[in-house]
Amino acid sequence: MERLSNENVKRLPGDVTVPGDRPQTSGILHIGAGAFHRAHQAVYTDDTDWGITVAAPNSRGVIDALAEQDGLYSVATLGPEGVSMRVVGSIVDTLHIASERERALDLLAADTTHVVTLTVTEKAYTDPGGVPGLLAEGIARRAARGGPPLTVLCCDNLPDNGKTTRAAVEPLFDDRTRAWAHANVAFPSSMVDRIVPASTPATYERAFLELGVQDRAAVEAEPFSQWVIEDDFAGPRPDWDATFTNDVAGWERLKLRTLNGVHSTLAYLGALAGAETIGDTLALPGAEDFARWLIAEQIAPSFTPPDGQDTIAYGESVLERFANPGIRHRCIQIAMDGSQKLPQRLFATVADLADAGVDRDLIALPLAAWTRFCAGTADTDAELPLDDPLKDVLRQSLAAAGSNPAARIDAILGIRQIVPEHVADDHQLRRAAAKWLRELDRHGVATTLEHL
Ligand SMILES: NC(=O)c1ccc[n+]([C@@H]2O[C@H](COP(=O)([O-])OP(=O)(O)OC[C@H]3O[C@@H](n4cnc5c(N)ncnc54)[C@H](O)[C@@H]3O)[C@@H](O)[C@H]2O)c1
Ligand SMILES: O=P(O)(O)OC[C@@H](O)[C@@H](O)[C@H](O)[C@H](O)CO
Repeated sequence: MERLSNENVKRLPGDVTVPGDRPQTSGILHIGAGAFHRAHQAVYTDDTDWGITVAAPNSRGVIDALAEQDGLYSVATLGPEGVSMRVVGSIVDTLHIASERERALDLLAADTTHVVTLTVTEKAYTDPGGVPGLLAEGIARRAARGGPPLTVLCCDNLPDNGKTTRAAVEPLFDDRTRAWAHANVAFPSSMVDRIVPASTPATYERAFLELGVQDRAAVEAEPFSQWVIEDDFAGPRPDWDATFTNDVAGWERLKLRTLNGVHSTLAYLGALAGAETIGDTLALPGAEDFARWLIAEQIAPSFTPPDGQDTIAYGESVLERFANPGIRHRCIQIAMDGSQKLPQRLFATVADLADAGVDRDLIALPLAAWTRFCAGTADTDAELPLDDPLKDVLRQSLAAAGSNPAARIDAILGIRQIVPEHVADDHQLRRAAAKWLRELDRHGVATTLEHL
């Protein structure tokens, strides 16, 4: 079957948006060839004259598909009014880090590379032997050559993600590189937002129907897209149609606590209840009211939003986006790596509520749901996968706690790699979470939500 290519892109159906003149070189090296990059940063870059080399740390699937399609792929935007298709042309080269490490290091050191963007998931920043080690070695090579300044831009869902990236990389520098990097490498923070579910066979089938040729790197996404970037670039800055600001932290907090906090909450509740997607979970009786209540009573009072933003109104728009029938974002996908996500999505909110003297009863429900999820059995008795770098610690802690709800909550709160001490010592949270866990054990998620 014919594949999307430079040769056939100009012959696609007239309602498909196609790239104009494509860049010849890449000033951007992107690490993490996942779905999100293709539907977010690569789309913003497609509207500029910059090009991207996209690097896959391990799995070759996406970059091989891109290479076979001259770097071209499609984004299906799925809105309430239907589908619109765009072919993106900003990816001009691909790289497989596991088998081409020298090339990756040379690119990090190259005069032509000005910006490195990252979407490697939250856990990647805790592994010095992985992406942080690669960045440190590449920057050392750049420093030794006396190369031009470099900007490393994290696009993962982490708080202070620029500082987090710097903190993962800097300790790996030798003294000479550290001094050079201090003057020549910037790590701006950014808040990234667009719901991009993992591609499925239906994604590729839709791409074929809409394009008339096969696209094995197709992605699908919601219409909404946002990118707020700290305006701290060491060298040239692509003219992305993003918001450049000096204060990203407020935007990150608003998004991580509201959108991502409610996303994770619905993912654990939905997975336990046997709902496949976030949309299906929201449709459970009582679920949308609970989400709205959580935003108003717990998330909004935990922080001050950026100027001009209202957390409750923002939360309403998030719930509308979650209900988009075109987007089938699976609970199990969002539920993965909870140990890496809940500190910024849930525990930071809990800590600020306690400091402000606000009751933590409602926010204890997602903690109870995660605790029950980690044990691996849904309300229907179906097995639930626990895909988490701390899976063994979570499972062993729960097994040692036995069946008592209070002991299980204490076991989870006692894992210091995940839960900060002051949250673990929050007796009101512990009592409320144990009460919710008892409810979930006895009645399941559906009944618990219905009778809130
Ligand atoms: N999908 C979304 O809706 C969305 C929205 C905003 C932000 N994000 C951010 O983007 C990240 C990736 O999302 P995605 O949808 O592209 O996921 P994905 O599963 O399609 O891709 C994940 C990417 O991360 C890489 N990766 C995974 N573990 C790694 C590790 N330990 N070291 C190095 N690389 C690793 C994989 O190689 C892959 O390229 C998320 O974790 C999140 O931080 C995603
Ligand atoms: O991508 P993750 O795994 O960090 O989190 C799952 C979702 O909460 C997330 O991808 C949202 O869809 C996204 O943050 C919306 O911008």
